[in-house]
Amino acid sequence: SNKHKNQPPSPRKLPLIGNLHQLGSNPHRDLQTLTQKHGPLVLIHLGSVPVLVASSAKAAHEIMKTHDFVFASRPKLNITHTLTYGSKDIGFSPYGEHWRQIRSIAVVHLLCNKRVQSFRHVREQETRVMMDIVGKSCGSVTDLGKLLNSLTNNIICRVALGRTYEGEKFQDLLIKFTYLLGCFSVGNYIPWLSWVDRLSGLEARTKKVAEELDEFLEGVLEEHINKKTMMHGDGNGSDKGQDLIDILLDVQTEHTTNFTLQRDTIKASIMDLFAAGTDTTSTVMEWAISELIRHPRVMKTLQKEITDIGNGKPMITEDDLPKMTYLHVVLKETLRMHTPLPLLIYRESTQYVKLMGYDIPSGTQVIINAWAIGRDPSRWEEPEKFYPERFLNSSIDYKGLNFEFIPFGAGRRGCPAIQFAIAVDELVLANLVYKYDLALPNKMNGEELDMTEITGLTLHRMSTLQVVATPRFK
Ligand code: HEM
Repeated sequence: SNKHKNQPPSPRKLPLIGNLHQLGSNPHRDLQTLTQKHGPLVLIHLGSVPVLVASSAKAAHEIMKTHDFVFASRPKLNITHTLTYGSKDIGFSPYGEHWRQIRSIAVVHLLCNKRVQSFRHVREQETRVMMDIVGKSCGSVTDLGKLLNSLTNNIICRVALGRTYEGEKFQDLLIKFTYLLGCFSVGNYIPWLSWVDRLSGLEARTKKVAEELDEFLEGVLEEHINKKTMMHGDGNGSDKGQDLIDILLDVQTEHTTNFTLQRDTIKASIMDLFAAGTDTTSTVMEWAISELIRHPRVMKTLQKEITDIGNGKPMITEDDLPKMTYLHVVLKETLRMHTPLPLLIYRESTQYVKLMGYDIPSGTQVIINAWAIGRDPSRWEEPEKFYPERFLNSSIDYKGLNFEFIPFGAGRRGCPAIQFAIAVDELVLANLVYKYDLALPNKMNGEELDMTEITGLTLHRMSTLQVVATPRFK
């Protein structure tokens, strides 16, 4: 029946594997190459599964705005399904009542402006701790990439679970969890080859990590329930000092809607914050510092702005950030060039739709190549150049209204935590460049910095960024 349909152009595919052989370790780049040949809407086949790839602002607008409702679901993928209690979380759950309810709880109770503000002290304390570590290592080589990742992790741990778990088994589990989320499961795309996932041990490893994480989260939940009973008796305490688990437990007992927040949903949603929030937030800072080191002019302009506003204070605080126009555009330019989730999170259509003249059947998986859209030469002048000034005097923002710049996605499934992420990224970047001059080890020049990227769960540097810091003030 497909013969009578107007399908988007497709590159030639091989039997059984479809176009899988055309995707390497950086699929956003390979898909960009296909787009350059076939156009902004391409239908590829990952094994036996047809996948629509959108790579222009117009195509993204059609999918995430005009037909947002049709494309608001997520495909069921084996690894994420196992790790999220059968897709009971926010990010990977299919479109429907369950997703609507938990997303609304997250937006209203966990990630709203007021809540993000209430965790300001956590961000400032953890930033101070990291600045001290950098300070102590001045003159010698520091693994800044690793420090930024553990800083973000600590912030999310404290905000979500109430404390950090450095050096404990949970950290090791998180590393495995994040790694698995970035793994490719053959069974998703070539179902009759599912045995490969079993034989390679991927299936067993995923189940083991899911079980161990569950055991850990059960312990954390019990601790919170006991604390709540001891402190308030009736379970209705004040808002002060609450972490996100406390808040979810309150929502569970309040019964303000018909929706019952089950234990598995609480655990899945908490793990979502780690999955969606840690590597994304830290990789942006690592790329930003890499670009600043490669572009001394930009670094100098940024340091001048921050130094003028900091005016000799020991630390930049969140009150200073709104005034830092140049910092904002440096972050935007980093998100454009180093989009942390270059292909966003896969979507799936829930009904037939006509898209830019093509027939798209229900159940089609959709990839939006936000990375390629951010480098589209028809939208951006010299797109391969790191040039933050392009955003000065421009209204283009990442909030999901400008489809040529969608690092956080857009529409119903767009990232609900933009404010959370930006609050961390701005504060840490501002303090790092305010307090330290950052150089590469062995007196290497900025241009010599290896910028090779690798895609796992996020698009990150192949080798973590190593720097030598020097204090700017005595
Ligand atoms: C710079 C940091 C971040 C970037 C670039 C980012 C980007 C994204 C993107 C591209 C999506 C998918 C959007 C779509 O399908 O249209 C997403 C979804 C999501 N993000 Fe973020 N994110 C970041 C930080 C965070 C943080 C810190 C959290 C939580 C603490 C978070 C929580 C979520 C959740 C729960 C979803 C799923 C939304 C849904 O499916 O309804 N993100 N994010």
